[in-house]
Amino acid sequence: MTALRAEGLGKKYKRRWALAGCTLDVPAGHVTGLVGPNGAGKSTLLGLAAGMLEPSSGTIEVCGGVPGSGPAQLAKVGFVAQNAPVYANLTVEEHLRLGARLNPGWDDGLARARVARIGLDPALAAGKLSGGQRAQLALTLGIAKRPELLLLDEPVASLDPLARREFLRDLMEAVAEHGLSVVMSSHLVADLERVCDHLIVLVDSRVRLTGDVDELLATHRRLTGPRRDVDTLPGDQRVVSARHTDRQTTVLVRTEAPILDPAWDVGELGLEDLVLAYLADPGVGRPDLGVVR
Ligand SMILES: Nc1ncnc2c1ncn2[C@@H]1O[C@H](COP(=O)(O)OP(=O)(O)OP(=O)(O)O)[C@@H](O)[C@H]1O
Repeated sequence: MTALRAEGLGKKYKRRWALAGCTLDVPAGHVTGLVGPNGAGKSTLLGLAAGMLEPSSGTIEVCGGVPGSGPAQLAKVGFVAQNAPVYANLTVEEHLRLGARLNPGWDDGLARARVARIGLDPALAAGKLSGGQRAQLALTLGIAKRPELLLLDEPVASLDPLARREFLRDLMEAVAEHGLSVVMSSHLVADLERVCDHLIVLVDSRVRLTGDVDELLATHRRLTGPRRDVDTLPGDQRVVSARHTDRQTTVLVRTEAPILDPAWDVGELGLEDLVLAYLADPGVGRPDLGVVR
């Protein structure tokens, strides 16, 4: 099952492509992390998936439908934008009532339990909440909507560490109990490492890497050994990044095959190292790596 499928998807603002040639399959029932530097196109991809933006090229399908194509599609998709949008003049309670009125699958018990646990005063206007509390309210509305796919644009950036951990736990519970699919952008790779089993790395408006996290970790290796030219590596070892000192070379490769050369000291990678390697070397001019179809 696919939660989101994009084929050659692009979005152009005037003459600049904010997202280009984006081909993706995001599996349903999983948490997918969306990472990339500022301006890479993460919010643009989420906006296209939510139906807030129109593609300039290619196609996108979300939960089997065209984003923004009607009430049934809107009910399937929850979107919490980067600035945690809430109505400043409405109270927390009024937000919950509005959520119940607008969303056919609304889970009032969940919304109220969450608001109580976070300690939000239902009588307080959203405009009087702190930034983190506003984000908590917006996230509560997103989860209580009970969408098939929840799109979250940097949801935890303004939350304190405990609130962050609790929110991520709520999210994983919803995934396990209700089969929710999540696509979540974040700069906090350590958080993504805890909750994501699928990954998209966007760099310079393009998909640089995507796939199942376990599979990506299993096929990337850090090789350290005597200095050598990386062009001499076997053809099945794709070089992601390379560093040299006078006597030593450290190279990060993607390969399905075991590393047989005894000159290399072979190390495994964590998700953070993997992401940073792809971010540090944008691979300009190279074909996208790891696009899993
Ligand atoms: N409404 C707009 N008009 C013109 N250009 C835009 C608009 N929205 C985004 N862009 C441009 O598109 C590119 C991608 O922006 P986007 O917001 O998708 O990046 P991002 O990866 O979410 O960044 P960040 O991590 O800073 O939130 C940027 O160069 C940005 O300047």
